[in-house]
Amino acid sequence: MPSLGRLHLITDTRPGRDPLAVLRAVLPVARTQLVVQVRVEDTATDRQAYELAREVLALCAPYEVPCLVNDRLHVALATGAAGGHVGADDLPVAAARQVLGPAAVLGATAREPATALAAVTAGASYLGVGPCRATTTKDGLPPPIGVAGVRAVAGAVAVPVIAIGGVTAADVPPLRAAGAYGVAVVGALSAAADPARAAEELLRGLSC
Ligand SMILES: Cc1ncc(COP(=O)(O)OP(=O)(O)O)c(N)n1
Ligand SMILES: Cc1nc(C(=O)O)sc1CCOP(=O)(O)O
Ligand SMILES: [Mg+2]
Repeated sequence: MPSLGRLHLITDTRPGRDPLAVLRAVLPVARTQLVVQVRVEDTATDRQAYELAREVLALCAPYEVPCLVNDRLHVALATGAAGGHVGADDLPVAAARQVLGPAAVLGATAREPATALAAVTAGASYLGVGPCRATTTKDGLPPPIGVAGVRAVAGAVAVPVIAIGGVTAADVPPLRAAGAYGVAVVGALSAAADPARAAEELLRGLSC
């Protein structure tokens, strides 16, 4: 697997958000440090997910930025995305690996060391670990695990740990010090007045 970018931009498809405008602003700034995860609301149709993924892939291609698809691995395959991301309510990691094949990037959500180790054994190539902080972006999450929770997982596995959940630029240095390889964000970029500048601030902490 080629080296993974440290800044994961997750698309924000909530009403009033413009994921493609945010992506257009961030791509020239983050370039090879970026990974884009296409994540749509559960109520979105497969056709909507497919069309968004195609648009994201077209924007990412000139920058050679990989695009992953959350949950819907058939959309990842159909669009030629680099891989996917699964969590506890999605296909099991081993089944996801079978679907995507050995070369794909496969992320798995893990909130503590035991599930992290199981996900890696089952074929995950990176882990999304959180929630670091409280976030309004996703409902139904468990309480935040904080920097200490990220440290516990990062100490248990050899694959990249991508910290997620309420992450801001100020959180990046302590998360990196705790062993996180990178961060995944929705709001820190999507809700920013200037997403390019917000990306620069996140990247500053990630490059240390
Ligand atoms: C990088 C990253 N980490 C965690 C998640 C969450 O995945 P999941 O638990 O399956 O929840 P949904 O995103 O599907 O609502 C993620 N998407 N990306
Ligand atoms: C989609 C998602 N999964 C999480 C988890 O902890 O599994 S937190 C999260 C939302 C991340 O958005 P924001 O950066 O706006 O907090
Ligand atoms: Mg999921």
